[in-house]
Amino acid sequence: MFTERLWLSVEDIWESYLDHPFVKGLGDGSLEVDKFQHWLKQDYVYLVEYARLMAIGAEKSPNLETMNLFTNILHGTLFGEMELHRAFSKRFGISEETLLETEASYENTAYTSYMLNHAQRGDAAVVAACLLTCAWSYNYIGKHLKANYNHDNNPYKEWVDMYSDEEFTELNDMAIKLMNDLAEGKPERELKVLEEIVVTTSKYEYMFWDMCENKSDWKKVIDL
Ligand SMILES: Cc1ncc(C[n+]2csc(CCO)c2C)c(N)n1
Repeated sequence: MFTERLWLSVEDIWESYLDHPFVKGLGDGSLEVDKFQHWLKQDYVYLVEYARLMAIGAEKSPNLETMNLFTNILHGTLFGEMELHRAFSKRFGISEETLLETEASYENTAYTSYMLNHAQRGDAAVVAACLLTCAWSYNYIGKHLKANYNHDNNPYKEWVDMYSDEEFTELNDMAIKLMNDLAEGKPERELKVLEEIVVTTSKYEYMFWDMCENKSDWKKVIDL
């Protein structure tokens, strides 16, 4: 299967997530609240752009089954994942208006623009390649944190629970199926392009963790 080949090219990058201080902090509960709040806000506006990606995928779908997969993941993002953000934000005293007013950091915009640019120019397989790393790598991280840390007194327990749970794993399986279905029968030249997208989005994921660890935003670049 195509995703087995993809795994070999991203494995090292993904392993490095597990050593990232932000990810480890989520696992052992030591992550500073302000860094987590930064993630919540930046990720909320990230997910709005990410949702557009799947809408583009639905529009480019060659058949009804593919359209169903794209829209299921779209629904899961808007009403499952973003619900977690809203619940956490409530707990940390951030209103939904504040979430939505968040100015995307340049790293955030670079990542979403990269995906949307490819998605708009490419076919449904390209869209699937753009969204694969997000769903798959969070499930990978969630399962690792669930298995390797004790979460009894962890304020981020729900984070770990959600990204490792069955419902989320099902969404991830859909994204993997989508990629494999759409890659079937493609010539090597096109598979290479899909692979490059998955490797690049994997690097962007690392950058996103770093961005949250450093609480990077435009204010740090130019504060006017
Ligand atoms: C930067 C960033 N990357 C990946 C995810 C995780 N994620 C995004 S969409 C999706 C599919 C189902 O909602 C998943 C798992 C995130 N939240 N933020």
